[in-house]
Amino acid sequence: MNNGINVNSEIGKLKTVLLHRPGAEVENITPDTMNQLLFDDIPFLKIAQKEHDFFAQTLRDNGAETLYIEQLATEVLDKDRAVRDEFLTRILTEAGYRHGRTFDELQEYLGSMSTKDMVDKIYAGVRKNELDIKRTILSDMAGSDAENLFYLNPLPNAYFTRDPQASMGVGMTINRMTFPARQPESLITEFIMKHHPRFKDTPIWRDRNHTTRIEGGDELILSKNVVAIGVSERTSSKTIQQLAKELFKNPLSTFDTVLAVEIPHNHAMMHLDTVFTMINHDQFTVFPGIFHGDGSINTFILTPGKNEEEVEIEHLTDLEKALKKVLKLTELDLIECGGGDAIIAPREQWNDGSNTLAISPGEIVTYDRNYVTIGLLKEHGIKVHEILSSELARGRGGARCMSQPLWREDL
Ligand SMILES: NC(=O)NCCC[C@H](N)C(=O)O
Repeated sequence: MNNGINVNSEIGKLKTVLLHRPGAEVENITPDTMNQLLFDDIPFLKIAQKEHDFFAQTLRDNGAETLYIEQLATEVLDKDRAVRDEFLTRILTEAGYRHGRTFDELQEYLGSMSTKDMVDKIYAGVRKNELDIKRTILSDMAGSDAENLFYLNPLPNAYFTRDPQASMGVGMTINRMTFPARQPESLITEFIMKHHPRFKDTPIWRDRNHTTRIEGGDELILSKNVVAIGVSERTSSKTIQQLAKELFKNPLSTFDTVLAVEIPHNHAMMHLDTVFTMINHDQFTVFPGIFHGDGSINTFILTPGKNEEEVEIEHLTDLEKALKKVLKLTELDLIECGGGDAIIAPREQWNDGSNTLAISPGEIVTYDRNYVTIGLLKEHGIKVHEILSSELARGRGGARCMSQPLWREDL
């Protein structure tokens, strides 16, 4: 069996991880499009790449194989012309083009490139001034508004490889992303999972052909049988119920419990992993801003129902209690971002102080800038590898967001 996925926890030793090195797409963010592209500022690409290379090197130095999604995409598209043509058609169709002059010219433009250049260009976006398309029919154009400077919009969030898909046990979810700015990213995943020999036999728990949404930053693998999923700006409760049913009934899945955690719906906390990450068997980072004034938070424990179409749901309002229950723990160490300080905690959370990537139990990678949280983590016995963060952080994601584990050693 050729299954490149084995992720039965958030903390097992990281052996293989999927990354994307930020590229020309970052230089296609403008002040006018920043919001719609889900950025709060414009990163300096050269430095962002250096920081990203440092991150990748840190992972390799600690025993992880790093795979680049753009490389895997190039491999699958290069091998089979029909797959490459189908991919290009899907990209253009999903961007809103129907057959006609613009479609044909874009197909011709991208189709004439080497596969690597085509993949890079799809990430980078196609600027209108790159090719001279005479528009004879107005409806030929996607988003025919003259203000859009692109025929194909850039994908600057692609370096957050956590989100378009999520490894879960021996399988994966390929995600229907919330915002158009990120939707093509999971189409790339779909082609890799379908055509790369490395993933030939990987079960897909849920594909992207849905109207309800989910993103990988909300999907946390707490153990071989428990996943936590954020009910967030990006993941709906409906998706969580549907996915739980799939996981409970599929014989290849080992999951029998889903813990849904309702978090505030806003950009700074867009995913569960921006406010909560697992760093050891019984230790977690948490941003206190997710709790209501009385310390409560809505959590729901989903377990198999009487038949495949039903799930049992238990509502708890105490995160600690819910975690202890699903993980069968008696003690828990919830380490607050910024020590819970009213000024430091939101400052550090904004730059992903709660977003850590565990590379083995009690050993994490995280942005260097959140020094108050880092100090606390060390006091709690965590080994911390600090990575550079001036430019990468401008996209509002940290070490966990920038990595999709494909293989972790079992605990
Ligand atoms: N898992 C994560 O929290 N990823 C960060 C994604 C940031 C990106 N700018 C976004 O808004 O989707």
